[in-house]
Amino acid sequence: MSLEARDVSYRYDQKSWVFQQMNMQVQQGEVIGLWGPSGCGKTSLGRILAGYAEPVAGQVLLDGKPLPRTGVCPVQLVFQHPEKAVNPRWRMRRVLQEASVQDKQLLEALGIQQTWLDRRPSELSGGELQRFCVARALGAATRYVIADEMTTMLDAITQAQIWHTVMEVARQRDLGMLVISHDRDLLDRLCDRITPMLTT
Ligand SMILES: Nc1ncnc2c1ncn2[C@@H]1O[C@H](COP(=O)(O)OP(=O)(O)OP(=O)(O)O)[C@@H](O)[C@H]1O
Repeated sequence: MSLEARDVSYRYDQKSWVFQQMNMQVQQGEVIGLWGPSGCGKTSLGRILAGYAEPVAGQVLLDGKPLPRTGVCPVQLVFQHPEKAVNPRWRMRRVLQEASVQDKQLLEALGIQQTWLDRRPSELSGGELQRFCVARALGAATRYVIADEMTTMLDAITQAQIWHTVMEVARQRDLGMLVISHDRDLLDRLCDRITPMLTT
């Protein structure tokens, strides 16, 4: 049971590769850190692993098969900018409904207030909105979560609250986690192992 990048290469234009023949694997129940200098391609790899972008060469395999092309993706990505991740016209209740997130305890543990459910994204702070993005990524079909600088814009207390909840859910549901961050201390605290990603 694993999520795997096998010999994955990626570039945005014909000139230069962001990375070539990258290999990495996250097993179910594992927390892996991805760490590397700015611009080395961490976000690009996260997007590829979650099916948001296609590798130029190589494969992404979920239990040995390509990612499913229909339905809710079992690999969920939470990235740094929640305002770009949600439909600005939808109220938050609908955002959660779309992802089949009904677990009131989860919402409470993430510090989501019931009154926020009737608001639109522009009526929430960045940190409040990010809590919804985290909740949405923890829908029933999720098996892997890719957290790309997920709490970078939050204060230390909120960061700790969100990570505590996410790690608890990951443990209970045997999720695989890929944590992408510049913050080596955070990775050291959370991860079973850390994969360095170097520029090509
Ligand atoms: N849409 C795009 N079009 C062209 N080049 C891009 C695009 N997005 C990213 N890049 C380039 O691809 C490279 C890898 O970017 P990426 O965001 O994956 O790196 P990163 O390791 O996540 O960086 P950071 O730690 O600064 O977030 C960078 O050189 C970046 O300039």
